Amino acid sequence: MRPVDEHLAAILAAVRPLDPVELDLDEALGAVAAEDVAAPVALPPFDNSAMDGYAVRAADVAGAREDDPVLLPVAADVPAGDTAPRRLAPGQVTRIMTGAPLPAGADAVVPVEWTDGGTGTVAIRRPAPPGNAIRRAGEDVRPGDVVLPAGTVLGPAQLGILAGAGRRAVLARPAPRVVVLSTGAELVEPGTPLGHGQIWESNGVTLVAAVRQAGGRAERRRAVRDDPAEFLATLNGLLGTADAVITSGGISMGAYEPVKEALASLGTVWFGKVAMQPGMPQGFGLLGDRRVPIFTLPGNPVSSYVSFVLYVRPALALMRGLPAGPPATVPARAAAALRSPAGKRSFLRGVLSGVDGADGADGAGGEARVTPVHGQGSHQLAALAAANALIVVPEDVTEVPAGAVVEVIPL
Ligand SMILES: Nc1nc2c(c(=O)[nH]1)N[C@H]1C(S)=C(S)[C@@H](COP(=O)(O)OP(=O)(O)OC[C@H]3O[C@@H](n4cnc5c(N)ncnc54)[C@H](O)[C@@H]3O)O[C@H]1N2
Ligand code: MOO
Repeated sequence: MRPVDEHLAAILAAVRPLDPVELDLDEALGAVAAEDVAAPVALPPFDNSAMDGYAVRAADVAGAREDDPVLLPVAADVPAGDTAPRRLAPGQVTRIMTGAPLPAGADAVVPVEWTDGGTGTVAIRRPAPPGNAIRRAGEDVRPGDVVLPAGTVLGPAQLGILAGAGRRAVLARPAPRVVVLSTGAELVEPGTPLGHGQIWESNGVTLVAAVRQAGGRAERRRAVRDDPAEFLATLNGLLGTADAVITSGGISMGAYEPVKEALASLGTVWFGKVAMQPGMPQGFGLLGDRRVPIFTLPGNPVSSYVSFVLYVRPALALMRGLPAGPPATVPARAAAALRSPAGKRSFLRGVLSGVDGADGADGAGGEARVTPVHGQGSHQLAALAAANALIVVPEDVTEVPAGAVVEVIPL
């Protein structure tokens, strides 16, 4: 049997980062920047007011008191967006709004709350020190500063700074387009009636959601029946556009294994057993001229999801141009004894608590604990849904006593 780490290494060695493309910011959420983006100008581009109030010369209002206000004429009104070049004469003020350019000669802003709000003449009741409520040009970014390095995932704030630095588009690796195919004559669409011997197709729904959570775009196809020719025809139709294909089912030792039957003859897809539980039967390879990666995951629902976490998620990270490796683990104390088959790495489903974010608690001060859920069968989807972590038991360990520290993959 192939070791878990060897299987992941083979996948990561075969998969390539997607080519960067110029993406409009409206389409770039979740993409990964493939260029260093520098600001063409300072940000803010000009000195401006941080408050609604009056631009003044600080010296003119130094003597202002609550009971003895300074009265000054209001020479002009400067709203945000004002483009006129302005200069403030000594002994005058201009009304100014937040974000409006500071007139030359002004060196402080008096908030409207410190005044009577006058429009012809204003009574100022408090002094403003030089620099008060002024946002200086370049305070956020200097011209030429890199505001976003290559390799950054584009979230809302990152798209915001690109727009704020004047960019309409960015060179980025797009979200991989992944098609999820399930096989099995027993599968019927959720929401339709169930006959004897049938089950509702669930792997496709899980895997599509998992792809999206991993930063990909995913499309679920209706399950194909156990016919290799039909499977191959469906697959061929995808190879021009998909960046990756995930299948579930049809790869084990049964009489009807359409995925394995269809792909084995191509010679570019490896099928075999990986030393893990669940998820022992696995397949991976590259298809067509575009060398599209295909992950043929086992059909049991828990097995396919665990396989996704271990192999597909790191591969998608690599395709996005992000660091890729085995899932991160955290140590936790096992709340109950654990069993694992000799020679296989087990990924038992558990509930992790006492870790930031794992259970909604802040975990401060507490020690992480993990409790295996009831129902460790690879068909027990409800037990998987009740878990928030995978407990890793190494290949050479068959029993873990309650209270021992184990490594855990938060889901
Ligand atoms: N003689 C052997 N039998 C099996 C072995 C073995 O080594 N020797 N391995 C077992 C293990 S471990 C697994 S895992 C499964 C993997 O089988 P396949 O990948 O071929 O999957 P199927 O047989 O098509 O389905 C397995 C199971 O999962 C259900 N399933 C499949 N697709 C879906 C779906 N989209 N949604 C929900 N449920 C799905 C399917 O109905 C079966 O119950 O093989 C073991 N057998
Ligand atoms: O690989 Mo299977 O997952 O043990 O049911």
